Amino acid sequence: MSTGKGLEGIVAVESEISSIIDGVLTYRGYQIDELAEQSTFEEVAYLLWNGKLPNESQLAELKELLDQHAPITPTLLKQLEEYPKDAHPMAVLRTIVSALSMYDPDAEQQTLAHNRETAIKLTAQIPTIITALARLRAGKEPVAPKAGLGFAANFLYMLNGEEPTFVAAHALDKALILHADHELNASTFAARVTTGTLSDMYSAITTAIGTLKGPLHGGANEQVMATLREIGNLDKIDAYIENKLANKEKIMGFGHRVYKNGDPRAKHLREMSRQLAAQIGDTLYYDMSTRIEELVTQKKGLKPNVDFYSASVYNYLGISGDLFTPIFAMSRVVGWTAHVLEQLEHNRLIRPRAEYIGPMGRRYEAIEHRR
Ligand SMILES: CC(=O)SCCNC(=O)CCNC(=O)[C@H](O)C(C)(C)COP(=O)(O)OP(=O)(O)OC[C@H]1O[C@@H](n2cnc3c(N)ncnc32)[C@H](O)[C@@H]1OP(=O)(O)O
Ligand SMILES: O=C([O-])CC(=O)C(=O)O
Repeated sequence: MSTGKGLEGIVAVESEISSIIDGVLTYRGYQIDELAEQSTFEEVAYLLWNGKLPNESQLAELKELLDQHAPITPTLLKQLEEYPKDAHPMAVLRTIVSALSMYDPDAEQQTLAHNRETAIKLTAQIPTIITALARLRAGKEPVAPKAGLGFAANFLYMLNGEEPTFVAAHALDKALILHADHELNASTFAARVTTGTLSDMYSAITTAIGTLKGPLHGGANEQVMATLREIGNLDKIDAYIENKLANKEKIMGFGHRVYKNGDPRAKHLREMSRQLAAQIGDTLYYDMSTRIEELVTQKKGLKPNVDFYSASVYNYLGISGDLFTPIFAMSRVVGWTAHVLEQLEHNRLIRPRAEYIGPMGRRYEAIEHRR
């Protein structure tokens, strides 16, 4: 039996959703660069779910559905109020998404129509959940979603209680496009494994959220911000990075299992970070990030991944560090649900083998003879 450690290089599913070929990322055949520059998150969601870009009426219909499903029930709000205020937002999100299934009388239905509706519902409600929990723990009242604002602007509106500037909403929208799907990353694979047992969509997305949370995956963006804060200023960067590398510690936001010559999403986030820093007139975290990139690339040959510059981008948007990974989930739910739908279309249980390397031939010993 062959064991690709961490399943490196192993092709586990066939997919028509996104591809990484020779370092180029596409969603349904469209290059990420073009989508990031020209599209919107809602268009990308439609594309990932349906395989084609929407026309005007299809887009209008999707936006209306997202608006319709965005409010969360008083029961869920009450649950959010009762969770410990210092719980990690990813733990809260994982728990609430799991709870949502119990309030959906059709949760156990595996029809395509119901699963498609659930995909839209989850996508619509996750921003409302994240912003409600952020406000509640700050002792503020949650702000209800406002129809017609658009997905990214509505998130910032619910978070801050005031409508965002065009620049802020546009920056977040672009970041959401860049995070929406990524071939067979760990959380998507986890969602597909859950779906492969014919479990329901809520279970698959709960699995995915738990998987995204880890610092080797989506949780890295929060850790990047923690690193920037820990270093604190430009003068301390070189010593900090050299020390980490000498101790064989990982620098968060660098490296990738698939991209060895750089993540094509990082350049968009770097530029967004540069622009936001200049507009706000506080370039510290952008300047620190570029110096860290320079050093890590020079000393270790590693390039920034999608999580590295997204940290300073979200920070410039006034978002607190522990909401960065939930924001990743708020975008990636579109990719996860597209993969759940695709898995169900050609489902076969996902069940690889393990090569047993433990002891053999042991005999049972009575408890009084054990040491
Ligand atoms: C959205 C996303 O999930 S993007 C990834 C987000 N995660 C991070 O940014 C966390 C930091 N990065 C990492 O831990 C890794 O690069 C991963 C998890 C992304 C990829 O891991 P793998 O493909 O398993 O690579 P692996 O960990 O084997 O690294 C290969 C070598 O590069 C080193 N390396 C990889 N990433 C880093 C890093 N960020 N900092 C320092 N060294 C690193 C490893 O220590 C290893 O070195 P060695 O050969 O001397 O032992
Ligand atoms: O593909 C991966 O392994 C991780 C990643 O970049 C993502 O999920 O966006």
